[in-house]
Amino acid sequence: MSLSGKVALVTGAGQGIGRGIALRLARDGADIAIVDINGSNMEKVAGEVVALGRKATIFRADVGDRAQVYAAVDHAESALGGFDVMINNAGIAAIGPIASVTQEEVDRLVRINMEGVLWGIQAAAAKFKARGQKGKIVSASSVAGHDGFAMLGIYSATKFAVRGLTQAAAREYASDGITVNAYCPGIVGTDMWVTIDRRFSELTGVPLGATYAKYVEGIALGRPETPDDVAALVSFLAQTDSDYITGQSIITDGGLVYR
Ligand SMILES: NC(=O)C1=CN([C@@H]2O[C@H](COP(=O)(O)OP(=O)(O)OC[C@H]3O[C@@H](n4cnc5c(N)ncnc54)[C@H](O)[C@@H]3O)[C@@H](O)[C@H]2O)C=CC1
Ligand SMILES: CC(=O)C(C)=O
Repeated sequence: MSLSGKVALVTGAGQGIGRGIALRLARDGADIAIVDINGSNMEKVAGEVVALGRKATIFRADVGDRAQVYAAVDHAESALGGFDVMINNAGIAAIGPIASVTQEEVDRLVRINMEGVLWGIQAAAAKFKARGQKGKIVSASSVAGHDGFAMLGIYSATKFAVRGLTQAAAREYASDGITVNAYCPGIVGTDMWVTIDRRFSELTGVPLGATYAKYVEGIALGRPETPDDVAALVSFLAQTDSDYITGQSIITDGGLVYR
């Protein structure tokens, strides 16, 4: 329970990896602010956090909107009485060849995957400094942020950008006692992969399920990743055992990409 008495905010916490992180940090003792653009699942996740004996609050926000991210951080502090950990998890994918990428698609991906992390880092660090305390910031990159994936080119570029922001922010905030790191999952069986698999099938004609199966075959440990696998790394990066680690984007993928 080494997050006892801490407050953590998780973006994109209504489902998938974000939900897994919210529940893991609650099991580790933290009270949780659940933030998502989609209101439909947040109450359910809040109920799961409360069932684990922790406090929960929900806040609807678009991470691509700077003012909304600042408002989410303020809400977490006032509803839960503190602010210690920021998890910039929310993200979206777009699938297709570089040749047909549109301006609108690029703008949407950059706004959510890159700016969403930027505003999260900025708002959390400002809050830690205003409170005169240390803090932990952990953001979602991907193995596609270490290795450019075909048909996921712009998505990969935004995940490389998360690594760059993580390194720069780690250097800028180190003297404030704030660590900034990222987690890089591999092939996690969430709705994001249902969408990726379906779009590959539509674009290339391969049967539904074939793309997911092909990627899972490449995992040395022989199974797809779960949100709990990702949450175990995020929990470590949110706790004091990782105090001497900053600016890193750590791969957790069962042995798919080696860096
Ligand atoms: N599923 C996978 O295999 C991998 C996922 N990731 C990253 O992990 C993170 C979570 O992914 P999943 O849980 O798989 O995705 P998901 O699609 O299952 O869930 C994403 C959540 O983020 C929320 N969200 C989307 N746009 C938002 C916005 N503008 N503001 C606030 N919330 C927003 C959605 O409503 C949803 O609840 C993403 O950043 C993704 O890029 C990284 C590597 C692999
Ligand atoms: C969605 C994603 O980041 C990968 C690599 O599957």
